[in-house]
Amino acid sequence: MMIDPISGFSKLTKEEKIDWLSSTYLKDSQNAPQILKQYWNPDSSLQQLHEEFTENTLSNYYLPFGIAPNFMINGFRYAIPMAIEESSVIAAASKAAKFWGKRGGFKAEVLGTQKIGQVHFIYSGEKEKLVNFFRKVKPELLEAVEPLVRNMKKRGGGVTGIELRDKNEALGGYFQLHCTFETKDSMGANFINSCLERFAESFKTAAEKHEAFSATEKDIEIVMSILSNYVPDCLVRAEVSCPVEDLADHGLTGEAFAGKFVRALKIAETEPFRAVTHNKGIMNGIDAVVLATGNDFRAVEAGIHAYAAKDGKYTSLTHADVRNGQFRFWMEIPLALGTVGGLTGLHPLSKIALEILQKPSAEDLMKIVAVAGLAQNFAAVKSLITTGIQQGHMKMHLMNILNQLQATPEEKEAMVEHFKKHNVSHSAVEEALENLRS
Ligand SMILES: CC(C)(COP(=O)([O-])OP(=O)([O-])OC[C@H]1O[C@@H](n2cnc3c(N)ncnc32)[C@H](O)[C@@H]1OP(=O)([O-])[O-])[C@@H](O)C(=O)NCCC(=O)NCCSC(=O)C[C@@](C)(O)CC(=O)[O-]
Ligand SMILES: NC(=O)C1=CN([C@@H]2O[C@H](COP(=O)(O)OP(=O)(O)OC[C@H]3O[C@@H](n4cnc5c(N)ncnc54)[C@H](O)[C@@H]3O)[C@@H](O)[C@H]2O)C=CC1
Repeated sequence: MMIDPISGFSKLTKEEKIDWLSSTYLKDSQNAPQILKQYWNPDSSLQQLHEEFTENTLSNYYLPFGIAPNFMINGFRYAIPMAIEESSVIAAASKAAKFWGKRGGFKAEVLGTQKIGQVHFIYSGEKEKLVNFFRKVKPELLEAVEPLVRNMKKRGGGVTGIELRDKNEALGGYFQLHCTFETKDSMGANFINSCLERFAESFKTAAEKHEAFSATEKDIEIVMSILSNYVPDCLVRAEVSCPVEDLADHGLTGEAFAGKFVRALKIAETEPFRAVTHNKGIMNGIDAVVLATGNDFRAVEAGIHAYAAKDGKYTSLTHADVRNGQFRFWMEIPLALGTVGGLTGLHPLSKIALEILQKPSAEDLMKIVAVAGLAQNFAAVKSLITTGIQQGHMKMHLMNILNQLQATPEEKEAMVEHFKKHNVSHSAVEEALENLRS
């Protein structure tokens, strides 16, 4: 069947959009409109708030909002809110928090908070002249953004640098204004982009009037002005350490556990196939807190994975070693986060999440998020090198399988009891449920 394009879809009401969708794509799912509407919040102003976060909204998409308690970070005990759909992530974070809470807790430190944005432009002419022009125009650029940065300056932030960068080798005529920013408690994307567009406009206008330029040189072409989500100097470090003997577990001596753990990390450091999964486990913790606090997880994901490949090969974000009988496990990651701006103060659950975290500054949140990632990785690797991942993960996943198989509350109770003594797998649950039902 050929589907005709629709014009003016954005102008339809929510009900009209659902009707169009139902008659175009959901003809066979008669209860689809009702399912979409079932998720509308009965409080119409709250529903409207959610609809206005984005465009063409039809419904709300729930994710579980959970909590991982007992996180001792730099001497303060946090309960960390997490928004995530995957079973065993919150349990794993909680377990790691409990484990390290008894061994001195997590230490976290912000190593830098520099954000980056670039004006990408094409200049065809003598480089020397461009360099001289840039030197002359730089104070004018800073002057041009003054109204935009005034308040940020009062908070101790603003533009911290503008550099002219020659990228000719990569692309003929390509240069950049490489700009750095301090955005304090905001992630800063909108602030940075506004500043960059103002820089671009002033730069182009000034070039048109610059007498030393020829007609071609005056015609600078601004290609785009945009922040970078790669922020290698907006960096946070999280670490745990303890005497090796304190790691004894699952019948392993502390030394044997540490040896296996360090080796598993070395594999993730050298083998990209393993590193991607290893880092996915870290992102289980990071994304969950980033989402719960209303931050931009796409930005965080893009930046962290770029950092994992910064030396030309994708590698593990975490590292571990044993020195003088002391086990150390640590991670350094770039994180551009906000505790003001974006959705952070708009989504009622993000606001609660930030309250649970004691209204952190952006730097505090960087530390908390990094610790959540490190804890998650510890739990996953600990499982991998001892019981295997499936035992714990499938124990938590049991409810999902039972729900898929439409188990009744009584059947669920019986199955939970049964699987206390048996390993969970999809087929094992199917079989046990069939036996129970027959
Ligand atoms: C799953 C556990 C924690 C079970 O671990 P366990 O030892 O069976 O748990 P337990 O029942 O003995 O409880 C110990 C503690 O764990 C937590 N805990 C335990 N159960 C719950 C629960 N229902 N709800 C909330 N918290 C729970 C909780 O802190 C609890 O203490 P308590 O609250 O009793 O004082 C463990 O096996 C584990 O950490 N596994 C790792 C799971 C994991 O990493 N999941 C991520 C999904 S897999 C993946 O995507 C990534 C991966 C693995 O591929 C990455 C990689 O390869 O590196
Ligand atoms: N590539 C990317 O990552 C892009 C992301 N975005 C989106 O931009 C949003 C984040 O941009 P922001 O500029 O952070 O948010 P925002 O536009 O809501 O602005 C935050 C503003 O809060 C004010 N503020 C109040 N108190 C402050 C304090 N203590 N510290 C700092 N600022 C304070 C400042 O005026 C600041 O500019 C996110 O929603 C993100 O998804 C937008 C464009 C591109």
